[in-house]
Amino acid sequence: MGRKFFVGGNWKCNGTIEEVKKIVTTLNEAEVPSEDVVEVVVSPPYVFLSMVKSLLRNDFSIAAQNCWVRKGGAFTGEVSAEMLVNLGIPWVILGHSERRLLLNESNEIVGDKTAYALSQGLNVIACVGETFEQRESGSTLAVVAAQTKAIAERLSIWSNIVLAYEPVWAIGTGKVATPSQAQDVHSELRKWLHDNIGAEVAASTRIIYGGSVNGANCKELAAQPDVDGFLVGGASLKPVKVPAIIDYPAPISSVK
Ligand SMILES: O=C(CO)COP(=O)(O)O
Repeated sequence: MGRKFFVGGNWKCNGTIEEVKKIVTTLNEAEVPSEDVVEVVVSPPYVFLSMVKSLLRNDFSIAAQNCWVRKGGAFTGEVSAEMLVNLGIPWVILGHSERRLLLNESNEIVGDKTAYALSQGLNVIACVGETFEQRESGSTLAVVAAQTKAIAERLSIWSNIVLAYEPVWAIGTGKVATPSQAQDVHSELRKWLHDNIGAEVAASTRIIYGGSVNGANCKELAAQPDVDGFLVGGASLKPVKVPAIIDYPAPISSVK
């Protein structure tokens, strides 16, 4: 099975009603390749999910940025996977490094959240990635493998999960990974999937890159054989620039 190019926009904890409407209007007016060629998913904060759902073009999809680890109930402040399903939100981002590091989400919690969200019918963008110190000490592959393993050992079906490699040192810093740094980790992750899960899952699972992606650096990254798309942070809040990122796969091939 081929891997359709995937472009996600993670708006993080940003935006007002007016700003969100402006972003959606710009995205709605953008000329981009068809959804057969590239899958586009935007991820607004919870409070804007319904509004974005009602305004966004229907060839683009929507992700929440987190959800509760199990069935909802007496968990003040949390939003459950069932609620997202009920709202018609098909995707959720889990394990983003900002949650792992600032909110102490462990590999196990991220694995449990991923398994629960998938069991409720959500699609998951599961994030992994090393810190600068971990890269400097040579433990990048061990870190991303341990993060992936904690997810993998809780799943049996891989068709509804996209893995996002987001090196922490590249997020919001302007220090994008070089194409070869990204390709090295993506190909190791694919090899890990091959050796630990199976050849078919390794060949069909999309591994996307996140960390200071913009219209100028996306082409070289996307040309890497194991880079199947992006999770874009800051640049996704400037949607005039987004079509350049979404547009990338069109001239080459849509499916790897
Ligand atoms: O964290 C990211 C996407 O989830 C990347 O953020 P930036 O694109 O702002 O570096």
